[in-house]
Amino acid sequence: MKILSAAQTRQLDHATLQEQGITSVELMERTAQAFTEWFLGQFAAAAAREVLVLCGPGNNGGDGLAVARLLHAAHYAVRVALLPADKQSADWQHNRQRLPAAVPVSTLGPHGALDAPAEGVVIDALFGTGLSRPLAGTAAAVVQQLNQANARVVAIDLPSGLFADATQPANSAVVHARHTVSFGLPKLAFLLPQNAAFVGEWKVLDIGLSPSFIAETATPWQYTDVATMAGALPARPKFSHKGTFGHALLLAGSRGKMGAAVLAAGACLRGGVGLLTAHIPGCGYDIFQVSQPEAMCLTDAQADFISELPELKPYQAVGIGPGLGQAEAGVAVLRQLLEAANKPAEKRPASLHLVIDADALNLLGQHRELLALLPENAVLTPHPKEFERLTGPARDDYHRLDLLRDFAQRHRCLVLLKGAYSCLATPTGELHFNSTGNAGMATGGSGDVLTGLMLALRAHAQLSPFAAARLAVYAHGRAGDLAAAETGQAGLVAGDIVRFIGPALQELARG
Ligand SMILES: NC(=O)C1=CN([C@@H]2O[C@H](COP(=O)(O)OP(=O)(O)OC[C@H]3O[C@@H](n4cnc5c(N)ncnc54)[C@H](OP(=O)(O)O)[C@@H]3O)[C@@H](O)[C@H]2O)[C@@H](O)CC1
Ligand SMILES: Nc1ncnc2c1ncn2[C@@H]1O[C@H](COP(=O)(O)OP(=O)(O)O)[C@@H](O)[C@H]1O
Ligand SMILES: [K+]
Repeated sequence: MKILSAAQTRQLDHATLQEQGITSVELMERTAQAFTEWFLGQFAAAAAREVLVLCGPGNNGGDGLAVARLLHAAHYAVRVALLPADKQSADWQHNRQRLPAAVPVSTLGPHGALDAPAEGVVIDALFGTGLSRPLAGTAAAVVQQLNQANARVVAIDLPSGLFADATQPANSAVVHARHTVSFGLPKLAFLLPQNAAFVGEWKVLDIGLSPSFIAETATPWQYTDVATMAGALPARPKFSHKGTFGHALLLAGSRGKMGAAVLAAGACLRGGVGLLTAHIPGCGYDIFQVSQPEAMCLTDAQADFISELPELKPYQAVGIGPGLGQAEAGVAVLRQLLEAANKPAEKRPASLHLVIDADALNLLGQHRELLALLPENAVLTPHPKEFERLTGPARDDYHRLDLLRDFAQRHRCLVLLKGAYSCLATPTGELHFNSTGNAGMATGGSGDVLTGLMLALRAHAQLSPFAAARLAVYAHGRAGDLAAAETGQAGLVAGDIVRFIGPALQELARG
C-alpha cells in the first residue's frame, strides 16, 4: 500500500471527484458516513453518547459538521463548537446549513472553558491535511485546553496541529488523540515514534478513492500490509531437496551471549533453510549442539569469541552479528567476510548474500572504512542506536528517514531500521514500513530471531534480495503477533517468536 504526501492526498481527492463524477460534498458525505459507521462500532456504549465535535474552518471541519449531523440522527447527544475564522470552505458552509437546529452550536475562544464531556467523546475536526503552518492564537489555545482536559479524543483524518508528512517545530500545539481515523491511505506521520502521543491508535477507512491515481502516483513510501504480502513465499516444489533451499552460515555468539546464536539458528531453521552451519566460539559447542541439533556446528580456535572466518565455498548466504561481542578480533573477521563476499565462487551467485546485525553493525560503525566493502544488496538490520553509530545522530524521525534512504542508496544495500514500524530502505530509495509486530517483541533476542529468519530467506534462491528482506520482516512480526495471542505481550520471549515462524510463513505461502 502506498503512502502519499499531503499535497498528493489533495490531488487524490480531486482525481476521485473527476473520475467518479461526484461533487466534493458527496465525497465529504461518504467520508463522514465511513467515520460514523466506525464510531458507532467503537463507542456504542451508553457512556459515550455525549459527543462534542470541534470544527475548524476547512474541509476537516466540514467532515466534523457532517459527522455531527449523522451522530445526532443516531441519537447521540451531540454538541458542536466552531473555531472562529474569516472564511470557511464551501463544503463546510453546505454542511453547516444541513446541521439540524436541535444540535447546540457554540464558538470557541482562547480563554473560555472547552467543556469537554467527562464521560463522552470529543471529535477533533479542527484541521487535517490542509494545515499550512503550526497552530497559533485561538486554535493553539483550544488544543491546549483539550489536551489538559484529558478527554477521550478521536481525530478525524489527522490530530489537529500535526503535519501529515513533515515535522512541526518543537512545542507546537498538537492534539493528543486516543484514536485517529483517516481515509484511503495511511499517513507517514502515523508511523513515526515521535508522533505516537498525538496519533494514538490509528485506523484507515476505505472511501473508494481513485485506484488509478494511486497506482500512477510515485512515492518513496510504502506500507507493507497483509494484501501486499499474500503469496509472498514460493511453494516448495514436490521434488525439492535440502540443496534447493540454500546452505547458510551463521557467525554468532560469544561467552555469555550464546543464546543469541541459538535463537538466530532456530529462526533460520524454522525459516525453511536447506542447511545451516553455525561458526561459534569454543565455549558454545555443547550449548549449541544440544539446543539446535538440526544445525551443523564449527568451533573457533578461541573459546570466548570468534576470531577466524571459515571457508566460505559451501554457502550462499552468511549472517553475522548476533551475540558476537565487540572483541577487536571481530573486525578482521568482518573485513575478510566483506572482501570475500565480493568475489564470485563456485556454488553461489556473483556475490555472497550477507545479513549484518547487532555487534557486527557496531564494529562497522567503529570502522566506517569497511562500509566501502559492503557487497551490493547486503542486508543491514540496525535498531535506531546501531543506526546512529553508522551515520551519526538524527535531528528527528523524519531526518532519520532521510539518513536511512541516503545510506541505502550510497552503499547499494538494504537497510532495515527496526522499531514498531520497521522501515526497509532499498538501494533505489524506497522506504517500506512493516505493519506486523507488537510491543511484546520489545524483549531481548527478538532481533536475533529476525537475523536468523532473514538469513534463511536470503539463502532462498527463488527470492530476490528485496523480496526476501521484506518477507522476513513481515513474517517475523506476524510470528510475534501469533505468539502474543498465546502468551500475552508481557509474557512473550524471543523463543516464542521462533515457534510461530512456521505458522506465519504458512499464511504467506503461495497456493
Ligand atoms: N483528501 C481526501 O481524500 C478527503 C479529504 N477530506 C477532508 O478534508 C480535509 C482537508 O481539508 P482542507 O484542505 O480544507 O484543509 P483543513 O485541514 O480543513 O484546513 C484548511 C483550513 O485551515 C486553515 N489553516 C491551515 N493551517 C492553519 C493554521 N495553522 N492556523 C489557522 N488556520 C489554518 C486554512 O486556511 P489558510 O491556510 O488558507 O490560511 C484553511 O481554511 C482532510 O483532512 C479531510 O478531513 C474529506 O472530506 C474528503 C476526502
Ligand atoms: N513495539 C514494537 N512493535 C513491533 N515490533 C517491535 C516492537 N519492539 C521491538 N520490535 C521488533 O523486535 C525486534 C527487536 O530487535 P532488537 O532491538 O535488535 O532486539 P535485540 O537486540 O534484543 O534482539 C525488531 O525486529 C523490532 O522491529
Ligand atoms: K483533525
